[in-house]
Amino acid sequence: MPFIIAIDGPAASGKGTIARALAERLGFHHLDTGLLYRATGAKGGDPVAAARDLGPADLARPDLRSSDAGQAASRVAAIPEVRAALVDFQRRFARQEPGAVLDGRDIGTVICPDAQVKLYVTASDQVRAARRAAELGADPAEMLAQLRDRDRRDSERATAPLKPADDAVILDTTSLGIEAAIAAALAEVDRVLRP
Ligand SMILES: Nc1ncnc2c1ncn2[C@@H]1O[C@H](COP(=O)(O)OP(=O)(O)O)[C@@H](O)[C@H]1O
Ligand SMILES: Nc1ccn([C@@H]2O[C@H](COP(=O)(O)OP(=O)(O)O)[C@@H](O)[C@H]2O)c(=O)n1
Repeated sequence: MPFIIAIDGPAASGKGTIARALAERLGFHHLDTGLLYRATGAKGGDPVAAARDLGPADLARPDLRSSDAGQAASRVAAIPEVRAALVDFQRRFARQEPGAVLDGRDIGTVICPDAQVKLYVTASDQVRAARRAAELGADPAEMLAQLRDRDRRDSERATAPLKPADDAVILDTTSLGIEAAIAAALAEVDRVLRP
């Protein structure tokens, strides 16, 4: 049976950084599920049709990491039919041997509730905004407002809201550097693999 690592958490908490590192070190496949919602929002037109028709070219767009793409993603992500259109792809991806790491908002709660490892990665609002502002060359105060807006929309939506799974391990990276955060995540994987 493939090994599944589910990583969820609010915007810019370090999910992707940890997910990529775990996948690389364990030889697992990695899916940044936020990209599916970003590509759906960026495609324009009817969001449900956009989600159903997503192809490799949509996911390779160079503008998907922008703040605007993030805001558009969180709007289309609140539409239940959009989420439903993306479920099968994510679950198929998760079942690949020898294992997969998926990061997003609802991986441990909805997409892969049976994942062997569930991490909920978080950090203070200010630290997350500062990191994302540095990454995008944006103003930290504006970024803080945008992230809060998006986290609120993601947490308050009726379908698959952002929240830790009951059995998730909370990993707060507010005062952890990248290597320390990766080490903490690897320690949790080890704990499960070698009890
Ligand atoms: N523990 C950390 N300490 C400092 N910077 C970090 C840490 N984790 C991630 N970052 C940086 O913060 C930004 C957001 O991280 P990312 O992994 O993209 O978050 P997410 O996938 O949750 O949106 C990136 O620029 C990344 O390099
Ligand atoms: N599994 C997921 C992943 C992302 N999303 C949505 O997609 C948006 C962008 O996700 P992302 O993971 O790329 O965002 P960041 O945390 O990288 O800023 C989020 O704000 C959510 O609205 C979701 O609803 N479910």
